[in-house]
Amino acid sequence: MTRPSLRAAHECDLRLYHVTDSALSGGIGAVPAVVLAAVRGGAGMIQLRDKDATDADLVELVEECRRVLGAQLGARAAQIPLVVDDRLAVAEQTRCHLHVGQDDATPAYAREVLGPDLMIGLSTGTPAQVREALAAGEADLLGIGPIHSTATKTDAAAPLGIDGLTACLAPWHEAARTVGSPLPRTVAIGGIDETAAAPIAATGVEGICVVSQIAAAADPQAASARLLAAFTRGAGQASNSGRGPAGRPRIGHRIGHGIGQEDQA
Ligand SMILES: Cc1ncc(COP(=O)(O)OP(=O)(O)O)c(N)n1
Ligand SMILES: Cc1ncsc1CCOP(=O)(O)O
Ligand SMILES: [Mg+2]
Repeated sequence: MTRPSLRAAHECDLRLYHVTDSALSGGIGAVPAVVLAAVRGGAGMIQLRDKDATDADLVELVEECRRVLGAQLGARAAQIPLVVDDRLAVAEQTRCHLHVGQDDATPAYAREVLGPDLMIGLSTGTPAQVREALAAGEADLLGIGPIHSTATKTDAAAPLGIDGLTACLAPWHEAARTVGSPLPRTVAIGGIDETAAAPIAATGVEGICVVSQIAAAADPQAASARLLAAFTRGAGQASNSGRGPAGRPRIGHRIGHGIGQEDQA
């Protein structure tokens, strides 16, 4: 039986995933408005990332984002998962989804704390890390990157480029062909702008994760809409054969490889 969090991940539209940056957006107080603009522009998932904020600040930010999205979008707000970066305690307190890196709390430990309902994302940057994440089976989403160079994350590894992204996706594509159960979703991150979005989509990755091109944009809604359009164009070219990113037929999901009909009962 599929874990509820993995089922939830397969319900998400993560073609465009915005990760916030308080400094680039003019302070933590400005973040909820940027989040709303990103969602209005088409972002289907939001991660709250602020290395300088206290846990209490982040709890307040989660609550304020929920309040603003709920007030402005009504029932649609429930379709936009909020994820917190790094802070397991904040995720636990607010019942928010969590993203962890290779040096953060392990997905297995986070799962123990958060239970089966909340999504856990995991950063990967090598084919071996993707393979390991697939074998461990705790992550619902894999962030792959950095794809291109970025000023946003000062301790980022060397960029993978499109070839490196393709290599990281190979174990996932192989598992999609051979494993019967649903896999974690995949998104690319790092240095992604409008020009980069389409070639990234053509690799079959299911979404792009974008910080600065939205957080620092004069019009974050318009920037989000352009990024989503560019990614969707590239993904359309990749699947002109009528097959999904995993190279097999799409099965009734909004985007990407999905949970089989037999699994939905
Ligand atoms: C979706 C997604 N992918 C990767 C990251 C990077 O996480 P991490 O490697 O832990 O680095 P920090 O973001 O914590 O600096 C991410 N946040 N989101
Ligand atoms: C958090 C993170 N993880 C890998 S690269 C990165 C930063 C991406 O930021 P930007 O979209 O501004 O390049
Ligand atoms: Mg981290």
